[in-house]
Amino acid sequence: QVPRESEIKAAMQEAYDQFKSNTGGANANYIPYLDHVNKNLYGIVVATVDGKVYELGDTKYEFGIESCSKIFVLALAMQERGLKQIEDSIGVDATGMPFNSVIAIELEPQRTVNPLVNAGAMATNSFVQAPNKQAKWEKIDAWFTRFAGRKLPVIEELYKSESETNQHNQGIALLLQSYGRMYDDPLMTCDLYTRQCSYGVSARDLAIMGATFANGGKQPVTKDQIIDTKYVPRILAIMATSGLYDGSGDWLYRVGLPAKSGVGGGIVTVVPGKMAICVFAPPLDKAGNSVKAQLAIQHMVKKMGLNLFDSVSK
Ligand SMILES: NC(=O)CC[C@H](N)C(=O)O
Repeated sequence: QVPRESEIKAAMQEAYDQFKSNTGGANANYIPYLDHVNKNLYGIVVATVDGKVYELGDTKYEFGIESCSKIFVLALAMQERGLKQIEDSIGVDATGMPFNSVIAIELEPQRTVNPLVNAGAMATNSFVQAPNKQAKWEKIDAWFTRFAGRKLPVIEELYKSESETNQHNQGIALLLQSYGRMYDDPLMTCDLYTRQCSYGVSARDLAIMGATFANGGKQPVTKDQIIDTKYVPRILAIMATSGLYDGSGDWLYRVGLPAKSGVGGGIVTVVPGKMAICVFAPPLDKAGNSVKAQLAIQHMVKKMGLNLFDSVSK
């Protein structure tokens, strides 16, 4: 049962008020553009499987999607290639390490084990089939358009800022090539990955995109069946174990729901069969997860009784 409108709105308002003046965390500073985003921006959106969208605060501001893009590219690769190829060529286990870890690659005999950290996400991007760079970007772009229900802009200033400072990711892409875990040109892949991370999304967009996973792969507003329903639990499982990187275990312990964060300050949480909750607030904790978004979502989930591990259903 999707919670009642009054219940959703009350939970949103409470979470908004309670954490509005929280000053914890800091903007991502390794990408200059993100460092300069107004740190007081704060927006909460709930998108339900029946296509209703509730918004509070700065829900129209377009922020960098960053690592939240990884779940959608994973969905594309999974839809195209099937589970076995994703399992064998990328991997589905958690690294338990920071999102940009090189040590994780060195320690794992398989090199990539997870599509939601940078290494595995670039490998996943390289796994998308297309004859050339332009065609691959157009495919990714068309895919994101279906999830959002509108053509998403690339924030060119962010793309430029990140491209000028992404040498670490370029290094990871080349390292993966040396281990045979990169499935297209590594530097081209790193560039396309950087571009997918530079999409501008509002909290509203990201909530609706996430609600597609709550709704068996069917976009709840456009009613477009984007991915096969059978893939959804797999994607959500990977989100549950590694959507917040090395903060994932702690998150699952507190919230009990799959989610994905990005260093742009967004977190999208999926409540299967019910809704997605997206909160945007730029300051991040040490793992790279929005401080306010974590607090607000945790509060709302508790208030509405949405923890998946809760045996008393509401
Ligand atoms: N955690 C993130 O959001 C990281 C994404 C960012 N584009 C990076 O590669 O560093």
